[in-house]
Amino acid sequence: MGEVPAFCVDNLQNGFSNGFNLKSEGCETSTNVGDKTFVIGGLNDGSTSSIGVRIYEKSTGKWVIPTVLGTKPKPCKGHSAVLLSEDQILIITRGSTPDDCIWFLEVNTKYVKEQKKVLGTEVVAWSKGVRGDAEKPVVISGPSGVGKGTLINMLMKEFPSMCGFSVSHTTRAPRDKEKNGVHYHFTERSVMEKDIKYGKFLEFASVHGNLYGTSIEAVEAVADSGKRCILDIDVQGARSVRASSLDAIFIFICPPSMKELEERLRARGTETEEQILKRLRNAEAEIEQGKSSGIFDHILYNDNLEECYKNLKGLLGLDGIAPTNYKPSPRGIDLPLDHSVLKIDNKILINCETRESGNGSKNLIALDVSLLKGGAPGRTRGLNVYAIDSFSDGFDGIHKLS
Ligand SMILES: Nc1nc2c(ncn2[C@@H]2O[C@H](COP(=O)(O)OP(=O)(O)O)[C@@H](O)[C@H]2O)c(=O)[nH]1
Ligand SMILES: Nc1ncnc2c1ncn2[C@@H]1O[C@H](COP(=O)(O)OP(=O)(O)O)[C@@H](O)[C@H]1O
Repeated sequence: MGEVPAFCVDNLQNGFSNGFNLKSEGCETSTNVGDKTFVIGGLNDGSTSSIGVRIYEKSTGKWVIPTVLGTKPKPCKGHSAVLLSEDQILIITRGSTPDDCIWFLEVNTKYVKEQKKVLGTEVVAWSKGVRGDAEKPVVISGPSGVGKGTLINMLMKEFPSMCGFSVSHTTRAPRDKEKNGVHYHFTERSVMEKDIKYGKFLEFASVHGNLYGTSIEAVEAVADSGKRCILDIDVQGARSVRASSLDAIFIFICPPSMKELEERLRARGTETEEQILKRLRNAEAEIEQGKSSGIFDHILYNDNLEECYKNLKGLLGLDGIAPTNYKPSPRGIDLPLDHSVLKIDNKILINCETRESGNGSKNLIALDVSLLKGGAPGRTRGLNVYAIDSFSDGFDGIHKLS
């Protein structure tokens, strides 16, 4: 239970308004969802690392401090809160960068409900809004020694500005040439287990006797750099990602034969005899599942490396693309400090009172939230942003910005 300033309790008990609250610096918004009021924000004195969230339960008159999951927005100079549905609240932060100003606070989504059960506490989860539809992440699985790492390295080398590797966590020891933070985050089992418990992982699995997992942060770091995220994970992990909110393409890499797989593993020379035998035993089950589980959208045979790489590029729409011609499309708009917010059906209209609009004309920004995808613990994608040019008597024109 949390302590709250008395003025807030008074406001809430008097039926404080729902959503559309643009507050000045240091203030809070309150949004009613069913029996609860979500109070978001707080004093912006630089003492907290994110925007605070508290819940007022009207039936009991009690305050609850929820467990807050997901990557959280940085403290900002105030924000607007709009109730989108009974599941989530849209937050527009003020004075943030264009790509960091739209967030979703999930209060009752499937993920939040699951986490409430796991943690036994009240839970909310942040998800950052991402404009448009970024290229889908790519999950690559296959038995040890099949060539996943080799193929992924080739992609990274040819398309460094388009593809980013999701650096997993593992409890296995680093190999000779592996670097912490580049190939894996090499982690103590106790630390990793604690982080798993606190919802920091999108998926995790025990593979060949070690723990491996993809942190939400690893995937989001790639998304933040504007690149397509490539995940090298085992079949169990792929199954978990399939069931998660991450909308990805799933590719399974098969060896031409078990004999060839064994030769590659031995030739790589990175494992002990005992580890090689364990990996070969597991390979049979992995190949069986890879082919029959229905998890994978595509199966590629890695017999001839160049041919397999060409096929992989084909699946990702990269065949024939000259890497040097690629430039991420510039996108984004700067939300001015002063704005007000209105929700009409699936559109959020932001009225920007810019200094230049002193002549009676105004600038409107419209967010179309009808095609949202994904969500916590990852990003919320499919957000469309439009500018509606200076209008006084009517709308002059709409320009899609993303
Ligand atoms: N579920 C899951 N599997 C992973 C992750 N990272 C790596 N793996 C898988 O763990 C297995 C062992 O990886 P590694 O020890 O690097 O050996 P390698 O497969 O021989 O390169 C491989 O099947 C990887 O795809 C992860 O984050 N999650
Ligand atoms: N098509 C191929 N033909 C022959 N050797 C290959 C082929 N693909 C990969 N290799 C080699 O097989 C070994 C295992 O490849 P690697 O990429 O480490 O596999 P994984 O990441 O799936 O464990 C490496 O030594 C690599 O150079």
